Amino acid sequence: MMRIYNYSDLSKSDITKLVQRNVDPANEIRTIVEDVLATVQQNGDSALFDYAEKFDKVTLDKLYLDKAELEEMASTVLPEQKAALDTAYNNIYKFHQSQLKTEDKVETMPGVSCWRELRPIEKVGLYIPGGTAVLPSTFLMLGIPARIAGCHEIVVCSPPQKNGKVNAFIAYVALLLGIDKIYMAGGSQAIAAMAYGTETISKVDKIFGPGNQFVTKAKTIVQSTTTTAIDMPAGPSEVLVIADETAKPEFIAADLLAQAEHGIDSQSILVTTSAQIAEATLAEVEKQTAVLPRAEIVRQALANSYIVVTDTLEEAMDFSNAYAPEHLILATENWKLITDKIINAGSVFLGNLTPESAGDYASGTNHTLPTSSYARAYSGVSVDSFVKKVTFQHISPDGIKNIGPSVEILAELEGLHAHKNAVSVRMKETL
Ligand SMILES: NC(=O)c1ccc[n+]([C@@H]2O[C@H](COP(=O)([O-])OP(=O)(O)OC[C@H]3O[C@@H](n4cnc5c(N)ncnc54)[C@H](O)[C@@H]3O)[C@@H](O)[C@H]2O)c1
Ligand SMILES: N[C@H](CO)Cc1c[nH]c[nH+]1
Ligand SMILES: [Zn+2]
Repeated sequence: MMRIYNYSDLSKSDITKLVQRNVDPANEIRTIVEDVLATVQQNGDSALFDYAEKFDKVTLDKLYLDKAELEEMASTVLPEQKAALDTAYNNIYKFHQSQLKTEDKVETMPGVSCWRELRPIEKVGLYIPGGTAVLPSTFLMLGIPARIAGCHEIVVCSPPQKNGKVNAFIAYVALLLGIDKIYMAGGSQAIAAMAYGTETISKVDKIFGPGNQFVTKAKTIVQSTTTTAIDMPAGPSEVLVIADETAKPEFIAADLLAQAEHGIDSQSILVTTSAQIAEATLAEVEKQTAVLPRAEIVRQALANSYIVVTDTLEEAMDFSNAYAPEHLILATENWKLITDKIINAGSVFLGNLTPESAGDYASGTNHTLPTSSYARAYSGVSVDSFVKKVTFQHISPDGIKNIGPSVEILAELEGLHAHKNAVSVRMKETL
């Protein structure tokens, strides 16, 4: 069960330890993942068949599902399930579409113009988790911005399920997105396939998507050892709830449990200014856990989770900024007083009626977010993640006269005479 700490009793080093996530200290995950990466690089498709057998306990006769198979599977999705997926699709599409903006040209000096234009990343790989739970919502979160950005090739991998296929909801989302092939590969072997390429799976320019520690470790390794980039480390889910006496323990407990049910390595943190809210939330957590189908997973995740009691909301925010949560919920009617103090967070949920589950599924924001304190430096997935912003410049005859002398002097002070000459020859031409 969750332990309670008093903020005023914690030293700086206690806080440093508390906010640290599981970082694979003995390199156990790294060792397994490095072996998988090397084997896929060497043996290609045949390694993917072997790992499906070993890790997913399924014998595949082929590695992908084609359009006809996806259509047949999607036809089993019930009308109300289709309608809910359509609602999520529409809201996510609307929010992400608004991120596509043309930037202005800037004249930095008369005759010197600079601007940026978007170009889609050509080949992208989407990883859709499917271990402890299959996440068609993640397919929407990755596929929609990829489509809006205009990526030319979209490779999709998801772990095979026991029937040797993916689930019908993944198939339905594929049709919504106009994607007509899904590769049945999971874990670090899927990341290897998209980073190195195999006989059937193309090497991509950038890999996107969340996953467990194997997936996340594989992404960080291929990012530094191949020419394939990644979106960010988006590992086991986490939530930090800041609550004062205006919060409702029943709602807080529900939000803590929602992230705990993702997996045994999820983490749910409550930081509250009220000892009474802390105690009442603990009781609610017990009560609600007892009736959850995934109670065993939840209990293990809660064993890594804790509550911190602070004197003020400002202290609570200081702790949250040190933790840098993937999701931050401000469970207080006073949320407007503290939003400007948020420095590190992946996605923020304001007030008592805004459950994180809304953002997980359907409000419109992206749920693929940095974990393990990477919210200090990374943003969640957006259309920006799927494009490059290429800079352009144009210099007119007046422009070269205006900027030329400064560039000549700067080149000279760096001792780079060929650089200086590239300007000088043009200035002579325009005399
Ligand atoms: N940060 C985010 O944005 C975000 C979003 C959604 C989900 N998540 C997280 O994604 C994760 C999904 O994890 P999951 O496990 O359900 O699915 P997953 O698809 O990430 O991983 C399943 C795969 O892991 C591999 N695997 C399992 N055990 C292994 C072992 N012992 N050795 C090597 N490989 C092994 C298997 O190949 C399996 O196919 C959860 O932790 C969830 O919290 C994060
Ligand atoms: N909470 C997850 C991100 O950490 C996203 C998700 C998908 N389905 C349910 N939740
Ligand atoms: Zn979730």
